[in-house]
Amino acid sequence: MAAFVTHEAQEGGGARHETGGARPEHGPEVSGARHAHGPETGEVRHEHGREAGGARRGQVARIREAVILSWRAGPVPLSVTVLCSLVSAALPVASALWTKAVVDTLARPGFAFADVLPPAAGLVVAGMLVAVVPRVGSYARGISDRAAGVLSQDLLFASVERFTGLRRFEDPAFQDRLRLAQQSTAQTPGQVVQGVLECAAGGLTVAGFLASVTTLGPAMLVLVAATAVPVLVAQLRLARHHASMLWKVSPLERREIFYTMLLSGLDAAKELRLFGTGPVLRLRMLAERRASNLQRRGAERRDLLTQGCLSLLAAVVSGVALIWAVNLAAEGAIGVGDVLLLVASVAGTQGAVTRIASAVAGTHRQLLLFDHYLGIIRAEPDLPVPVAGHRELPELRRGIEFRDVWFRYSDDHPWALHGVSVFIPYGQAVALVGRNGSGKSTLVKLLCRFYDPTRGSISWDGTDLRDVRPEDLRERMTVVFQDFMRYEMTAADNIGLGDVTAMGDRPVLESAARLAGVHDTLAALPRGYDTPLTRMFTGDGDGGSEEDGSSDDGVLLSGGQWQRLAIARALIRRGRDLVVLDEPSSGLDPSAEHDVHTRLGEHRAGRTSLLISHRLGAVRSADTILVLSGGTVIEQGTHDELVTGGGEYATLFRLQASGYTDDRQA
Ligand SMILES: Nc1ncnc2c1ncn2[C@@H]1O[C@H](COP(=O)(O)OP(=O)(O)OP(=O)(O)O)[C@@H](O)[C@H]1O
Repeated sequence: MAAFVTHEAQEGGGARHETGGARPEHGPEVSGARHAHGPETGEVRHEHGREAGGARRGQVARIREAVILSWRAGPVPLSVTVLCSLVSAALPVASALWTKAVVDTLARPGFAFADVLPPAAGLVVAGMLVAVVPRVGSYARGISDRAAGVLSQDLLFASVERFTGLRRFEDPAFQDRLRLAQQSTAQTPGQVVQGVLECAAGGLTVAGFLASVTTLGPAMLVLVAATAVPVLVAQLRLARHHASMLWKVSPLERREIFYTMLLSGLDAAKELRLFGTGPVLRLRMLAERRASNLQRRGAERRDLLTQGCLSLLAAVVSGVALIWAVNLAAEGAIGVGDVLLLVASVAGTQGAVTRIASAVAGTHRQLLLFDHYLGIIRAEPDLPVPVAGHRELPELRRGIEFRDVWFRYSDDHPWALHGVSVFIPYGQAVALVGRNGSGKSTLVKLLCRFYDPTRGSISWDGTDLRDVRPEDLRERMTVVFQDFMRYEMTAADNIGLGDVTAMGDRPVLESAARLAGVHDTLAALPRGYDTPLTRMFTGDGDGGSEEDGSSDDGVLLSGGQWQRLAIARALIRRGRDLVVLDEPSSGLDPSAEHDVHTRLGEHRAGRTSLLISHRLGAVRSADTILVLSGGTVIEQGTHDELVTGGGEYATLFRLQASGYTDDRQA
């Protein structure tokens, strides 16, 4: 019996609520380390030493949220899961009682077959239910878990979309939290529900067995109950240590993933091979892995010790109970059926208590994970919302004004913009030039309201950008970013993503592609605009077949072709008030660059536009050229004025022009 009980205890204790390779993570509050997000990020502040009562209330509230989420995702499968769990919990007690009844009847002298039949039939039915109910329950649970996973993932990413600025995405603590929240969507609601069910089912089993044991005297009750308390306490302590360890390994794993991606991805493949940096990065990757392994080993050692002691304790108690019961039977105080019932009750109770403890610990861990999920779902918007409600953004008629704008990316960073005051008049082309790091792209990001100025203001026809919804502002503009995206999708998708309303409108897509000078390239691809611009999804059955003559193989474009595609994506957003082009031609050959600038010039004619370029030839036709240096506008005027002025612009222009002058002619 001892072996049986130990096995039960190990099984229960081993059920750590982890699925496959997925590692449940935890929230910051158990780490002991203070994990506070500043008011800027609007995150919930978690501090060490929260009051136990408040924490418990928080746990209950989170359990309720997880259960409600599962219920909303699929009430029927959840109901079936609950029913099956409760029936499964009652079956061991019923089986033990029927076994005792059968044995007692058999031990009675002169028993009749009809006497044994009812408990024997009960045992048969219980056996049949044991064979079927857990399987049905597990099938229903799978459906319920997946539905809850889909719903919580949808809610999570809908919340992420609410963060209209960039600051959160640059915050490593937020990235950690988001990663843990994503893990949570895959498993937490289902596992919390399962944990609650296991506790309820375990409680039912324990109550049933204890009720059965009561008939044999109170001593056994005390003995069995006494083993339950340390089991529960130890499991909870283990859960806290485990959670703390996972929080510590989180940044290590993030760095390991980074190195893995560098070593296995295409982006870095050329440099790694040419510079021979693979071994160095591999060593760094392994160092991160070893560091996280060390943390895990410590936790596992603690696990081993605690679980080992618990199993030993369970075995000792079982042994004592068995000897005690056999002794009573030898004295004739109890029958054979009673001994069997006692043995089953001790084993069943210990198994159930261990399962409850494990479920409590697992649920506790999952709730800490769920905390990250809730933290993101409930986080305040990252850009302040006007208290008196947002204002409508009028069509641009006068212009955009930067008034004494100061900006730094965080309190720890130096100022990127120092008191910039500029006016971009309606209908005019303004160019922004300056050396690397002078703040040009930062100015564009503020114009898109990815951040708000630290000091000063930006206004659109007199309306402060902070008073309008970022989405309204962005609807009125189009941008080619310096670090544009290369979507590993079809060519059509790559353009259509600029304006989802035009995604299925092929003539509109083609006209944008023509404007960007990339139509001929795309039309010549194996499947025209429907060609995937990636090899990532090759062979997933989604990209054509040999029968229809098309190939699954995607096509890779050149850097300049990607850049034209990004321009097409921006230009498909027709009729916008403001066009921003941040280095739109940096990857183009001279003739393509000339071609693109001519087309863009035609497109910008009569519109308000902001053009950033290091190629000063491309900006000379602008109505106004602003020269930025160290985050400040140091010069402004037309090309001729600035060249005549002999300042920074004139220096840069002459430097560039000298590269095109044939010295032999001089
Ligand atoms: N996300 C960021 N977080 C912190 N600092 C940043 C960030 N982006 C830019 N910076 C810093 O802000 C300053 C201005 O950068 P910005 O990208 O605006 O320059 P730029 O004029 O566009 O340069 P380039 O010509 O090289 O594109 C730089 O010192 C840069 O290091």
